[in-house]
Amino acid sequence: MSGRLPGVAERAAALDAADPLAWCRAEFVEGEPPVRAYLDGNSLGRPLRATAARLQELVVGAWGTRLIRSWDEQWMQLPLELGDHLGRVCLGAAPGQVFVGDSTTVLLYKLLRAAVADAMERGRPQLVLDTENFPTNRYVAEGVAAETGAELVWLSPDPARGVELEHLREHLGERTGVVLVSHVAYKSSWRADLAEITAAAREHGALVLWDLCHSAGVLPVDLDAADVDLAVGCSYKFLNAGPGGPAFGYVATRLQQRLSQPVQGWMGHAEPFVMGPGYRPAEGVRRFISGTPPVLAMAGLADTVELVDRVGLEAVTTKALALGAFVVEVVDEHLAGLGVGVASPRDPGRRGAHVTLTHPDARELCRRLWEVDVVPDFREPDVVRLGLAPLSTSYAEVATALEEIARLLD
Ligand SMILES: Cc1ncc(COP(=O)(O)O)c(C=O)c1O
Ligand SMILES: Nc1c(O)cccc1C(=O)C[C@H](N)C(=O)O
Repeated sequence: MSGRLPGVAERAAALDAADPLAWCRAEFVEGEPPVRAYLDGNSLGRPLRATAARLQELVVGAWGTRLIRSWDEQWMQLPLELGDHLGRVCLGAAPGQVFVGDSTTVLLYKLLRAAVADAMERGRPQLVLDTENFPTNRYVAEGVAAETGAELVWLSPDPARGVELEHLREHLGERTGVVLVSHVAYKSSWRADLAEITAAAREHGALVLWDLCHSAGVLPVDLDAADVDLAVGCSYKFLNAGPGGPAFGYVATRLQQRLSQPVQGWMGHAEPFVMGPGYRPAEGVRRFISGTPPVLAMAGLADTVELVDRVGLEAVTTKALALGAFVVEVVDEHLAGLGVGVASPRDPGRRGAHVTLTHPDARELCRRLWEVDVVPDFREPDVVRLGLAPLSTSYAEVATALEEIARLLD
């Protein structure tokens, strides 16, 4: 069985044999032909087989048969019911605080705009964010600042890490209104300290908006326990909703009356079917919904939440970190001599579910890996990201990818 890297395939086989989540892999659609190694579940998760069945049922049943009646029968409640389930299983959120809809970019805008408006009224015009944050977050913040007159305060973290409490503290003050942080940094995989950063911002009278795109469904988040204010995240990564799957938002109950979101649509109105003059927000978290929710695009999310509910988030996290440890170990042992570096935290408590490797020829390396059906992703300037989705990624797949990296660099 041995390949180019002595003992690595054997180690992977032993780890797969002992993996309590190994059976989950068969729950996913197998490609035709099957992909050799898919390590980009942190960008686009694989589809669950259950989702094809759910979509079929939806098209024939709720849509094809019940037609418009399905809005009354189930779809009006779907963004909130699915939000509650997602909240309980993956986000540590009590019911009534999570909703599903829009894209992450749009939800970031809606919640950031609401938080900044609130902060400005309290004489706190500063919006703190970091230069390593995902581009859409930085661009949305620039737009919100231009619209509201808020002042952007930029943190420049170590790119191999991310937002750190002590560094952030230096930028918090009596003018700080809102802090925008990604829980797991999309490039380095740095995992920010959600509870401590939330508490530090609160001490300074600021609200925090967390981006959970790279942690939802794979790492513990515990929003209520950390007394988080606001969060958004996407469903097409570890939550397998598929391309264009909707985002989710979290607004703590205590803030729901106080904040006003800027995209005042009929679906967030207190009485959408009265269709009367003037906007009156619904009670509770429904007021953060704007237009018609994307019912079909929620199918994959519903299936993944059910699967995570069955296996427990803790098991998913344990495997994510074990897959990461396996990558780090093999790279240190076999690939460091070929110029490959580990640019993610080595401490699993500080790392997300992807491991970032660096190499001066990362772009070409990635291109050639895709040619041999090994699929990680490339990020500028010299980064190869290995996304480890515990429900669908096997250790054998990781070993294959690392063997191919060694072969191509040799
Ligand atoms: C951290 C982070 N935030 C936001 C986004 C943007 O989400 P969307 O394209 O779904 O609006 C992404 C991924 O695309 C992301 O990784
Ligand atoms: N959202 C994406 C898309 O629509 C096309 C290609 C990639 C993506 C991504 O998810 C990028 C991703 N958020 C990242 O972490 O780089």
